[in-house]
Amino acid sequence: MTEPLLIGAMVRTLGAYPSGWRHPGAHRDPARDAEVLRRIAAAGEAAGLDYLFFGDWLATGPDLEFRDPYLLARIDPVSAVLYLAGITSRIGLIATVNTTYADPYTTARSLASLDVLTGGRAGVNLVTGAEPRAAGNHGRDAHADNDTRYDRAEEFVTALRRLWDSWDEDAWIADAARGVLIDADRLRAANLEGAHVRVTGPLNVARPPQGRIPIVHAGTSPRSRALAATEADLALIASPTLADAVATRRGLREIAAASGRSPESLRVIAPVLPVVADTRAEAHRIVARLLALVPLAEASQVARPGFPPNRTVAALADALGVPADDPLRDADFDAAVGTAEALRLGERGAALIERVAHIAGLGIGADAVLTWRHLVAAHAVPAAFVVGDAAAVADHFETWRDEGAADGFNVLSAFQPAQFEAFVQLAAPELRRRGLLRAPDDDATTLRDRLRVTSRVDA
Ligand SMILES: Cc1cc2nc3c(=O)[nH]c(=O)nc-3n(C[C@H](O)[C@H](O)[C@H](O)COP(=O)(O)O)c2cc1C
Repeated sequence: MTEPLLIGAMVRTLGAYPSGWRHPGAHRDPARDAEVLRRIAAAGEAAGLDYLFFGDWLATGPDLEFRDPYLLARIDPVSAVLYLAGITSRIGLIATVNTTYADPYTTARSLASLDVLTGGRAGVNLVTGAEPRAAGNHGRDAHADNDTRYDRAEEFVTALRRLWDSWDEDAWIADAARGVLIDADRLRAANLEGAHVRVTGPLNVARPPQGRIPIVHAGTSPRSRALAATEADLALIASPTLADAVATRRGLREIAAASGRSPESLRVIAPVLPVVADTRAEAHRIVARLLALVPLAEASQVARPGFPPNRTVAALADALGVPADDPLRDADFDAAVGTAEALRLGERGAALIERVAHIAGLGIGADAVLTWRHLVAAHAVPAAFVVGDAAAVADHFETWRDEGAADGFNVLSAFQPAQFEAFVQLAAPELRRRGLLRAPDDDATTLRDRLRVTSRVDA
């Protein structure tokens, strides 16, 4: 039998689709994040998911309200995983740390602490950050360029490994009779003198149960891929299509092999945004509603700071190359898209209409009527929706696995907690039935056991 996939939840309490928080019943108050974090953790653990993953973003601003509302205000990832450490017992806990701004000693220490506290369930996602405003929040004049960020990230990884290796496994003797607590010969300094990172060590936390805590990396540039392929246990990719994911995974594995490492030791994780319901029609209705809830350029929105300019029918027409004098540009958002108008949207318009039919069941002349609102929203806010019943969602996972596109998935939820709970209640049993998800009582105890990769051996 083939091995199960690695399946984790990418937790965004305000929902991963920008209008998700507006859905009836959705969590929308970050001051009450504790409650929804507990529900997500309980559901994920009961379903046997491999990990809960928390991203990070080191700045905020009104523009995020429309693009990525979940980034506006949230619990920082290390606090989130520490909070959940005490109320979970099996699931892995992965926190994102930004290597451009974080201090390696503090990071090694807090992650080792998490690993000790959880009996080996800690993981760290290292990112270099793409948000220029982070600089101003950390006393810098500007966000460093890509090369500088990755130079520092590489040294950061070395620092973490050396610090986690400070204590040999048998350094702690605790011989009460002889009065010898440690074997000082088995405690070593880190002594890293890099261009960006300097740290002496040793680390003042006992050796983490996993030894070297699993490293995740998420990025897209060539330097990012090199870092993921040579240093990470898990590489998070952002591929929108199966073909792109296959090529990206192959490329990462080639770099891994060229660096002298077994490609099998690198797990490639793709994102997925499942909308699963008992029936395909019900799942379609959820997506149609999410599209209808995307704020468009109406009087109540346009005057607001950070409102995106692409949320008009005219902007959609421009993007699709419709002539400037075509009257369809003045269509009301809630008017149905007509057959003649659809033809004037050209090939790319046809592809967009087909996509909306696929994810939301809406069509021209169909029972569920396609309006300009749906089209503008689907164009302005694209998402990796996989929509349908449990079998349809499991088919997606299985196809991507069989085609060599991914070793696992980060499951995003359009809104919380209902969409994540729908995933674990409906899709997880089907995934397990097909051998794609582990049994909840699987005997893997550490995150590294779940990843089925051994630790990287180097200095
Ligand atoms: C799946 C995925 C998840 C990411 N999560 C985060 C995150 O939580 N925080 C962050 O600052 N950047 C995150 N990034 C962004 C990367 O850190 C990176 O800065 C961005 O993709 C630009 O690519 P580059 O760093 O390779 O230039 C993520 C990227 C991907 C592909």
